[in-house]
Amino acid sequence: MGQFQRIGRRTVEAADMGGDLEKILLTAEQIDARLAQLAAQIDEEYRGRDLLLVGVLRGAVMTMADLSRKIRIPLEMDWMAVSSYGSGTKSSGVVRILKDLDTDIQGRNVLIVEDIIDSGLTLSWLRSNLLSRGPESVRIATTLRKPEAAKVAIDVDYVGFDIPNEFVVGYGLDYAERYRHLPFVGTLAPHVYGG
Ligand SMILES: O=P(O)(O)OC[C@H]1O[C@H](OP(=O)(O)OP(=O)(O)O)[C@H](O)[C@@H]1O
Ligand SMILES: Nc1nc2[nH]cnc2c(=O)[nH]1
Ligand SMILES: [Mg+2]
Repeated sequence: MGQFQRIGRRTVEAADMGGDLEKILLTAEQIDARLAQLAAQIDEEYRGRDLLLVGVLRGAVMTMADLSRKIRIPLEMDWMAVSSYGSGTKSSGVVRILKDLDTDIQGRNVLIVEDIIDSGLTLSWLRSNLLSRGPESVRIATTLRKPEAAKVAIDVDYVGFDIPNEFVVGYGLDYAERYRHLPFVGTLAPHVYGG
């Protein structure tokens, strides 16, 4: 059983990671409630149409699992793995496909599912890559969006939360592959990254 721990003004069940965190930006309950709203919107807007969710490994695993379980209309799922961050906290700017889709998306309504849009590099690259395959439509759903993303001209149709320009972990997001399993989103204490 995790311990309850006070971080900033919030009390969370922080398991053993509590000491690594500086503050909690979003609790599991806040994320859950917001994803339910997005799912209802997706139900409404895709009703009667084909829907293929494309999760972007590995960060989007939590968002995909939680968002998809709240969507009531029929859907299919596929996954792509791309990486632009390596083990650091800055985008390298180079997007690599580590795993491609198994599905032919020609004529399909694709909804890309992401955990975060930060510089927007990953998604602007991915969106044009998928558009070149002849889908009926490509839209984007993300749990988090940072202010930098506004500089890249990509329309994001479903946004959970606009968050400040800080490096966050949890809910799928890692620092050197750790913290992805935290059910909430928080920032790291300086001692963790040597700050
Ligand atoms: O908007 P951007 O600045 O491009 O950043 C967003 C992307 O960065 C992270 O993935 P990452 O490449 O670190 O791989 P991961 O999903 O496996 O953690 C995150 O999951 C997004 O996919
Ligand atoms: N963990 C993590 N990965 C990211 N990838 C792009 N932005 C972020 C961020 O703030 N945190
Ligand atoms: Mg990712």
